[in-house]
Amino acid sequence: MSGRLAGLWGGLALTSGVALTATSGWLIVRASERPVILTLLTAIVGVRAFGMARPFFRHLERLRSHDTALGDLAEARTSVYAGLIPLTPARLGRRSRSAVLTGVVDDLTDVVEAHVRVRVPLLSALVAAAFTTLLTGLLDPAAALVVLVWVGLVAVVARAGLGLERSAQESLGAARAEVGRAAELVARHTAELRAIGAEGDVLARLDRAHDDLGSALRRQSRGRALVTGGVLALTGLATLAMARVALDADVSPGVMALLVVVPAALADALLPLADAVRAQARAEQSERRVHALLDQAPAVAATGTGRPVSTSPHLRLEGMGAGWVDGCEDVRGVDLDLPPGRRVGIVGSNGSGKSTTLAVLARALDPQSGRFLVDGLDATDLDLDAVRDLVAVVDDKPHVFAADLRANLLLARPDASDEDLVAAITSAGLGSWLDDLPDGLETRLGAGGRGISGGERARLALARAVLSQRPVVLLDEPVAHLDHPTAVAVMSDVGAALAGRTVVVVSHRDEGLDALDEILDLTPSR
Ligand SMILES: Nc1ncnc2c1ncn2[C@@H]1O[C@H](COP(=O)(O)OP(=O)(O)OP(=O)(O)O)[C@@H](O)[C@H]1O
Repeated sequence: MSGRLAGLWGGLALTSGVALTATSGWLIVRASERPVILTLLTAIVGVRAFGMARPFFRHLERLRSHDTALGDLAEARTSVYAGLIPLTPARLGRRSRSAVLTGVVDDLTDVVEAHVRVRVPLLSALVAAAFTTLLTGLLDPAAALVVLVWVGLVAVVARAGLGLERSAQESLGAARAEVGRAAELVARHTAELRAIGAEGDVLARLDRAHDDLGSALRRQSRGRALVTGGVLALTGLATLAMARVALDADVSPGVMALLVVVPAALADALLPLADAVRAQARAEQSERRVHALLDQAPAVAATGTGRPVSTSPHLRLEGMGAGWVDGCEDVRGVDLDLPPGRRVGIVGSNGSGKSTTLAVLARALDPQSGRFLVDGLDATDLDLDAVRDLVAVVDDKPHVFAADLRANLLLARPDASDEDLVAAITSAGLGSWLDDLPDGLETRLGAGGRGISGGERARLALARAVLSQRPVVLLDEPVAHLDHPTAVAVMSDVGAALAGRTVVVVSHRDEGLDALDEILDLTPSR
């Protein structure tokens, strides 16, 4: 139903426009013959009525289009977000989640806008063309034939324009991405590129990317030019053909004028097809991208039963091997015993699989070999959400939302009281920071709010983990971006704040590791 009613209102608006032009043409020619004024009255009323009907129906079309677009957008976003949850994070690649979400939101907007930008003008044009064929057919069947042939040829031209726009869209996305990559490389790493003498190569790559983008844009413009130019040229030919038909027909000069202006009037309904063609091509491309993302199989099985999971679980990895791509293990043979309250550090060279191991413990990834056991049961036999609810994850770049401090903490436990929040902040080592905040828990953080240092950010994430009350806390490089004294202080706060919980810390740094019960080194043996 979406867009159909809007299309009908749009069609009636365009039909009123065609009728307005046609009756005006008739009226002008007839008036030039100076007839008795009464004979013109009906046409005068018609002109006024059609003149008023056109904006009225256009207004209804706009109201309906906006309702449809907003409703469809809300529905599409809800269902796509629901589809993304089982794919997060393992199937989103290495792009940041905000980049993935921004891309998905843009693509969905294109897809949903097509409901209004394609269907409404198309339906409106069809309604107006049907009316025009009927009107001219009543006056002269040959005139109706002219309209039919003309509209048919416009459809052929629009189809050809769509082909050009489609092929341009395919290369446009790739060309824009390449320009972005090359430009970022030049902008961010100028000094390094100069140092290794690769500046010229990268600038040449940027030039090539610009050339590719230029040629894709030119192809896209050809599509639009073909449709717009084609509609105008065909309208000119239709006007000539209509003039021929009108001269041959046995009709009054007023009707002749009416027939001749009909193509120009209906062209108003056909010209928006150029925009519709572009919107359609873009929506198809966006839809393909959304499907490519959503059609992936989740990286974790959600087949487990609702068997209860204890609140102080004993986790265990036995010969665990896992990877981000099916059939390809990034880490293998990991044995790790985590009885309640145990604290383990995971170290190892870059790419040795430390974060991959954390992903398995967080049930963001299932082992491809070996087992992940929770209280002696295979984790895949347990309810997915129940196992995930045991674990709090703190990554190396905790996000600070543009909201007040309270909201930034409540996302870890929405029903926490202010006393709980203050206790969590204090145990994470931010007590005196909180005392100095001008508006306490109401202080705005993030973009547009109070700045926050790397150490404060790491502690804020720790406060969230404390607040979550989850029995297992996984910290991925919690002090990666901090100086030595701050790293030592944060790690000692981690120890105090998470007392009694199972803690796994991935780190490249030595600070705080000596206080842990065990260190697991994943560096592959040569
Ligand atoms: N989200 C992801 N999607 C796809 N591949 C990933 C993802 N995360 C890690 N990998 C790949 O898995 C392999 C192991 O990476 P992982 O991040 O687990 O190692 P690491 O020991 O934590 O490395 P580092 O010390 O550099 O953080 C690498 O080849 C990496 O490219």
